[in-house]
Amino acid sequence: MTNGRSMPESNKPVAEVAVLGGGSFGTAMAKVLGENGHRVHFWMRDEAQAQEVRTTRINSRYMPGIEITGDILPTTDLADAVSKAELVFVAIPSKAFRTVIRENSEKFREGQVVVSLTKGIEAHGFKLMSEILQEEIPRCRIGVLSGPNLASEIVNQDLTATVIAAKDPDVRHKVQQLLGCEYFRVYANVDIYGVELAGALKNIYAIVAGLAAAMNMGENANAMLITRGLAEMSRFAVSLGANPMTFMGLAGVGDLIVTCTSSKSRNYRIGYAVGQGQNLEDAVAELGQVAEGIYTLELVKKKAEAIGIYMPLVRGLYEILYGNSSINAVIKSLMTSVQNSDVEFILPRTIVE
Ligand SMILES: NC(=O)c1ccc[n+]([C@@H]2O[C@H](COP(=O)([O-])OP(=O)(O)OC[C@H]3O[C@@H](n4cnc5c(N)ncnc54)[C@H](O)[C@@H]3O)[C@@H](O)[C@H]2O)c1
Ligand SMILES: O=P(O)(O)OC[C@H](O)CO
Repeated sequence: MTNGRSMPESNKPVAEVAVLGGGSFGTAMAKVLGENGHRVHFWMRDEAQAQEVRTTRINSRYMPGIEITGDILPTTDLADAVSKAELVFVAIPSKAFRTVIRENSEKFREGQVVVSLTKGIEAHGFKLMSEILQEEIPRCRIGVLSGPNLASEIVNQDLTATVIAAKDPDVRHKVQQLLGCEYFRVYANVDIYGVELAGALKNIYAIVAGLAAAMNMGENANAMLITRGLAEMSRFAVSLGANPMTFMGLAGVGDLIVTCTSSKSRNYRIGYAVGQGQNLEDAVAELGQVAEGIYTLELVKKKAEAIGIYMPLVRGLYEILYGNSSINAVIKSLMTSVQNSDVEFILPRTIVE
């Protein structure tokens, strides 16, 4: 069911696009593109699922009850989908991202636009998805889409904004044109690394926020966690070359707010389950969908230690999920640690000390 908002103007260019990945977000983006009048080659690995979408227009495993209208062509033939598409959107979890792209790398054309929708980090070498695309299909023009984009709201046509980050202005304009409609706005940024890193990092703080909610820590605590999460993730990203201002935008604070305040976020739900006493393994099994934050947490903790960046929330969550620390012991340690300066990731230390 949708809220009945009308389709966009009929004079929009109709393009052939591909969406790779038949999960929640692939389905949401395929739906937006289909409603915008584009032909969507919708690739998923499971033939039974493709057949279901073909015949019923519903992806019941990931988006039950949501009809995907328009010119949607579900397929399990990735080569065919990519060869027909002017632009390819990739919504495959980070753990499988490189394998799928590498196995099909020769199918992508010179100059073809490929946009990652994935919010994760590859374990080996701490690579972001745009870096994987750059390595595997360097002849393509690459972009990253990230922002406060809960798939379960987008499929209901709830008002949403996102960010397309790309160096090539033509890529940014194309994506804005293809996806933009009455309920979906696409803002542009050139800071690919910052936009992408923000999308991956916020998942960690969504787990923290879910945990805090389960423990009834209160609204002040929630605001503190979100704001200090923003400081921490910005400090880390800036040390790796991202623009701090990116974190003030939709892909930064925007996505952080939505995932840290909504039980529709899978990462938040994992934190909530752990906060209620469930063990991590059971919580993940029960979720049945990807929660990238649990993998990102391990990678970021290791990286932060290697480059000497202070990330107390990352360290505390890691100790809860993967160490033997109790939640209360970690909270006590965080609350009694050295009291720091605010917005230190933007203001030089000398101004605030
Ligand atoms: N769901 C959202 O609200 C949302 C919003 C923005 C970004 N994202 C990001 O999009 C990415 C995908 O998430 P999702 O929500 O669609 O996940 P999901 O758990 O809903 O679905 C994952 C999909 O990936 C497929 N998949 C898993 N391993 C695969 C493999 N080896 N080869 C091919 N396909 C494989 C699964 O079959 C499934 O279709 C994640 O990085 C997520 O952070 C999700
Ligand atoms: O459900 P989550 O926690 O993966 O979050 C989904 C999106 O990233 C929100 O922007």
